[in-house]
Amino acid sequence: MKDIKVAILGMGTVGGGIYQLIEKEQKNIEHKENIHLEVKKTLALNYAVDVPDSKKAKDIDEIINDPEITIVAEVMGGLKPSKEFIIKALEAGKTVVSANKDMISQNWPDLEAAAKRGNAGFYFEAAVGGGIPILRALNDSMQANSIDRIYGIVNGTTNYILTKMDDEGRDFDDVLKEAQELGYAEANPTSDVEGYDARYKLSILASMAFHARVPVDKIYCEGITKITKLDIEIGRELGYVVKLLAIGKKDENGEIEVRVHPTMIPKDHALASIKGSFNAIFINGSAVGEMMWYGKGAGDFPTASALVSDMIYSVGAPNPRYVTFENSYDANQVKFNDNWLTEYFVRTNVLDKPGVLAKIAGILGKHDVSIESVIQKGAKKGEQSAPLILVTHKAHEKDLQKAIEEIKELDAVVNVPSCIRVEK
Ligand SMILES: NC(=O)C1=CN([C@@H]2O[C@H](COP(=O)(O)OP(=O)(O)OC[C@H]3O[C@@H](n4cnc5c(N)ncnc54)[C@H](OP(=O)(O)O)[C@@H]3O)[C@@H](O)[C@H]2O)C=CC1
Ligand SMILES: N[C@@H](CC=O)C(=O)O
Repeated sequence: MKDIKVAILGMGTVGGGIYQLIEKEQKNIEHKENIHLEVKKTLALNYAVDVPDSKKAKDIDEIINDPEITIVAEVMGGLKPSKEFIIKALEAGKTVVSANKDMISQNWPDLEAAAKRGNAGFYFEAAVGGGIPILRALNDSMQANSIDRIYGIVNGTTNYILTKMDDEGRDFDDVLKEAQELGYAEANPTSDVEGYDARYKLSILASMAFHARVPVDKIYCEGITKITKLDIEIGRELGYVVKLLAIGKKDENGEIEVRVHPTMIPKDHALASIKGSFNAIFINGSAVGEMMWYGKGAGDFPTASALVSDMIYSVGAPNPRYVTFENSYDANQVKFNDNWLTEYFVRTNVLDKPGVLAKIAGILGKHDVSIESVIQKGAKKGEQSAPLILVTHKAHEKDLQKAIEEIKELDAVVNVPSCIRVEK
């Protein structure tokens, strides 16, 4: 039996989950894996679960300088001091497992270099899709494929909010509070609702899937804060469901398109039925075709499941494994496409004046955007303007944005509250 001593940095939702999961599954892990995992030390400001004082380290050095501790789980979140702690642990030759997508996606080269210096393993399955083993699948089961498409629901908080707004007609703020109480949201939930969390995850996922570093700042990002119950209702009337999607595409010339934004998808699309805090990742591989992974993307035990599994994997791995783009054939010459082609759902509020639709259609036409369908709603009592919704055929992003700027200038147009991309 291999006796493995572990330290946990951060004892909030996920740290508490790791601590309890190791206790709960210890016998099972011993039986199946011949490994005895023991949490020897923890480092935290506040503790979500009870931990004896003997297991509380006074500082990071107590952990780094303990030769018995061979695995460090970083689940503090944020950039500081997590990066510094991870680098110290890697340089000391300790395996690091982490769920910190913010820090990993923004610091790949430094982490890779530290792992190399310490000849240490660095694993982060929990950083994308919570408990879903998507990174392992990409690394260990899909090597024979070139991947050209990724569609993911990778943020549990926003999927929970959109689901509750759609199914129960509830308000955004009210559901966000609930997602925070359930431990799904980040310490600062702006990261969830503005799409940053999904962007960090897409950076990791697309980098691994496309074998090329996809920096966070190359990813277009828009969150769900502008999505209203009206968009969801009208979307439903048109046969669509609104989801926050992380989308990655790579074309035959190696050009990469990466974006995170609210997206209307047909209600019979495989991702439309993903509800609550569940995540799903859909990938197209050249050999295997379309595949989808589905599971809990957030919460204490689902996330701990991935972290503890990384610990076990590292113990059995023949060599320490860490992320590297050394073998990525196109890592330094990637071209990013920010003028993608897609359909759009555009909601405007217009005054009841003759010819307004013709003027809007004229502007769209001038920018090569053609209309697929139009819905006009009656004005609400006491209001002068009424919603006019247009669904376009496929158009280029930049053309559409230029057209919207011009449409906003029309006298009869009060505002354009929503422009939601449509993927079929
Ligand atoms: N929650 C989830 O479902 C998921 C989370 N993650 C990631 O896992 C990580 C942890 O998330 P989560 O558990 O939800 O976050 P929490 O905020 O619940 O827990 C973070 C813990 O780290 C502690 N901490 C922060 N800074 C320090 C420090 N300098 N020294 C010691 N302790 C510190 C916090 O203490 P204090 O409370 O005092 O701030 C807290 O106990 C994040 O990177 C997150 O993005 C990934 C997937 C899912
Ligand atoms: N806040 C995140 C937690 C997991 O990464 C989410 O809601 O998905």
